[in-house]
Amino acid sequence: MPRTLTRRALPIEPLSADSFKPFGDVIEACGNAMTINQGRCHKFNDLTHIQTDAEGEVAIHIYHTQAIQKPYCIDLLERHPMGSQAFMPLEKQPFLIVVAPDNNQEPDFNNIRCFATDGSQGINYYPGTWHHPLLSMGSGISYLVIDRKGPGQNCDEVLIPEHLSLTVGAQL
Ligand SMILES: NC(=O)N[C@@H](O)C(=O)O
Ligand code: NI
Repeated sequence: MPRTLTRRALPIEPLSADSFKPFGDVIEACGNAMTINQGRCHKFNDLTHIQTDAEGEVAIHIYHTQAIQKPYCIDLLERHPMGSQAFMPLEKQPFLIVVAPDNNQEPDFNNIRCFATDGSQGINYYPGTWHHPLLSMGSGISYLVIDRKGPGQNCDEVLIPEHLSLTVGAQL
């Protein structure tokens, strides 16, 4: 009789700058703003840093994504060792962010975390942060994406061992 796999549901935490600090920056219009343009604009200044290695350049894209079907199976994680990767929603729709600390050059499978945002926040992964590719909810989301382009292998993918694989979003 084949053993049925029971995937653990990842608990979902609200995204905050403090909670996400080990993995990257949260991009959001909060806190003190500078008033510019003769008072017509509030500038939320210098929210994160786009990082790339010496061979790379910064690239800007727009992604149109489809929503995931919940509960979504989390079977792999990836990282970009040569540069940061930022996602800023172009509309206020919820999405999930799944990350993990590093454990000897692979994800720490026992400490995978899931954060949720209503779409008023974006994120910028530090170079090398283990993360799952975009997990859009709502009716699908377009994002402004800022990351690194250039030579070399800048995407390491690792499959999560089956017995540690997870789901997200069932409780939402
Ligand atoms: N492949 C790509 O540009 N996106 C992924 O890296 C991701 O993190 O969603
Ligand atoms: Ni990525």
